[in-house]
Order: sequence, then C-alpha cells, then structure tokens
Amino acid sequence: MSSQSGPSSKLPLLDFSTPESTKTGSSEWESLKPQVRKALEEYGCFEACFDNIPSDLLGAVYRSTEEIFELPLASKQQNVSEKPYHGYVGHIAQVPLYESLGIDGVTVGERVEALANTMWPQGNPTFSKTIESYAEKLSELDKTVRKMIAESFGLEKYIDDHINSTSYLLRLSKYNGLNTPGSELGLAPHTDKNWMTILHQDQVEGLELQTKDGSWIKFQSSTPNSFIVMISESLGVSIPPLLSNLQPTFLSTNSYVVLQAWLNGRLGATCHRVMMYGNEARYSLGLFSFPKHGFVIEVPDQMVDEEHPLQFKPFYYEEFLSFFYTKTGQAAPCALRAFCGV
Ligand SMILES: O=C(O)CCC(=O)C(=O)O
Ligand SMILES: [Fe+2]
Repeated sequence: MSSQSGPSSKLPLLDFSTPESTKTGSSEWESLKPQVRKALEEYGCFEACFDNIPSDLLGAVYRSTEEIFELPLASKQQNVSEKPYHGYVGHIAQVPLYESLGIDGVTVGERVEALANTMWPQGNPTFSKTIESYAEKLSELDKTVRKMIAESFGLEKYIDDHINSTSYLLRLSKYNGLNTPGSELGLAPHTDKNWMTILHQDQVEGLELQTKDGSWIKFQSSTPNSFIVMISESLGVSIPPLLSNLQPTFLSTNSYVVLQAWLNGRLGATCHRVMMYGNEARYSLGLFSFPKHGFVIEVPDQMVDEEHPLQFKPFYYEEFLSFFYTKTGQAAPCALRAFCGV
C-alpha cells in the first residue's frame, strides 16, 4: 500500500443544488438515487454540490470558526464533553498541527448558544445564528442521502425511525500551516465511526481519500459550495484490505460510528487523512450524524441472504464505543467485529 499522495483526482460530483433534488420521489431524486449508490459502492464517498448553503453563509461560518480558534486556550478548553473527541482537542502528539472544537447536538436549539455563552462571557449571537443555520441546512443533505441509500436497498420502512433517531455533531477544525517546505500529516488516516459525515474545506485544500486500490487521491472542490459526503463505519464497514495496514489513530477511537454495520457490509467507509503543504492555516467543517442514545443498530432482514450472511449482531452504539476504549477494543483489527461480529 502506498502512502504517497497520487495525482489530484475528481470524485463523482452529484448536483443537489435544486430544491427538487431533496424532495422524495421527484425526477431529480430518482435520477440521483442510483448515482449516490454507485458512487458509494465505488468510493464510499462523493462530492455534492449543495446550493442550499449560500456562499455568504459559508463565509460567515468560516469567520465564526476563525473567531472561536482565536480565543485563549483556557476558553477553548471549556468546550468539554463526556464523549471522547466531542469537545476541544488541541495540538496532540500524534497530530501537532491539528486543533478542533465540537458542538454536540448542534441541531438542537440551545446547544450552540450554550457553547457561545461559555466561550464569550457576553454571548455571541452572530456565532450562534450562523452555526445553527449551517448545521440545520446541511443536515437536510445528510437526511436526503441516507434516505436515498435506504430506498436503493429496499429499506423504506426503516427510514423514518432512522432519521428521527439521528443526532448531529459539528466539528470545527483548524490545521496550522507549516514553517518548513514539504508536507506534514495534519490528521492521521482513519475512517469515521458514525452514520455519515459531510465535510467542507476552506480554500486551503488537504483532504485526501483512499481508493479501493490503496492509493490516495487529493480532494479538490469543484465549486466553493461543494461538500464531501462520506459513509462511516456504522452504516458501511471499513474495507478490510486497506484498513488492516493502518495503525490505530486517535480519531479511530472517537465516537463517530455507524452506516457500515447497518447495511451488513454492503457499503464501505472511506479512509481519509489530511496532508498539510505551505504555511497557510487550513480550516474545515465536519457534520457527523450518529444514532441517538437508545437506538439499536440491527441489520435489517433484507440485507441478509446466502451471498451476504449476517455480519453483526444487534448493538447499541454507545455500548460499542465503551468497548472500543477498552484494551481489547483498541487491540482488535476491527473493534466492531470483535464487539458484535457474528
Ligand atoms: O479536516 C478535514 O477535512 C477532515 C476532518 C476529519 O476527517 C474528521 O474530523 O474526522
Ligand atoms: Fe474523519
């Protein structure tokens, strides 16, 4: 497996820019659905053009992101969470360039405001309104894609339950620029653990994705409003030949797990990393969907047949996470299989 970045290459670009594309049953919906499935089967991810987030809103989100990272360390460290990597993470040994803040339950009314009140003694209504609006609008894309996936596998009857049991984390990340020529790892290779992740990167690129043959491609946004939509482990499954060579990383121990398991391994989570070049800081936004407390992840009967024997017993996301942080979970080549594999 090569650790060199290959040439920049374009992922499938799917157009969700018309309001019709997010309306169940519209001709745009029906035309996008097989394209979503094909892209996810081939790459585990695709680029989505999504004009529902206008450029001025994106600009405002990045201004708010820069503003929050400029706060003193002691303020940022008040972004705490009982879940690992859902709060502030700063310049840790494995990835010294990286720093991030998490807003758990970001689509639930007062959460953003509560964070803003913790960070700024007088509050910050602009920050709260901007972040809430971004997360709310972008969660529509997450729901649309997950509904399309479910429909394409004939799992319509599970959709409402799935969608209504979703929680969202917004992670704002900053990567310091380099003081030296060349390149450095900004974020180690990993697959996310949740249902699905939607990433946006500002002008400074750096996101790289691993293809099925093990090579790395650089993600280059086609338009300023383009997002990467990626399957994570709880919905899909890590693609074993690629991941077996990876060292566990700090992010592989976070609590974003979910689409790999549910589809009984039919789709694979995409391994990705960030590489930094040049001295400019890089900012990115990640919206992570995952199941709410108490939701059982259970492979639907339709996903099991002779060719696809059952791979996972039913499990609670949070119990799996607890296992993941044990010594056995950390040592397992695939913690999910060790925890609930059949
Ligand atoms: O910064 C990026 O583009 C990637 C972030 C990421 O992969 C993560 O937070 O899980
Ligand atoms: Fe990630």
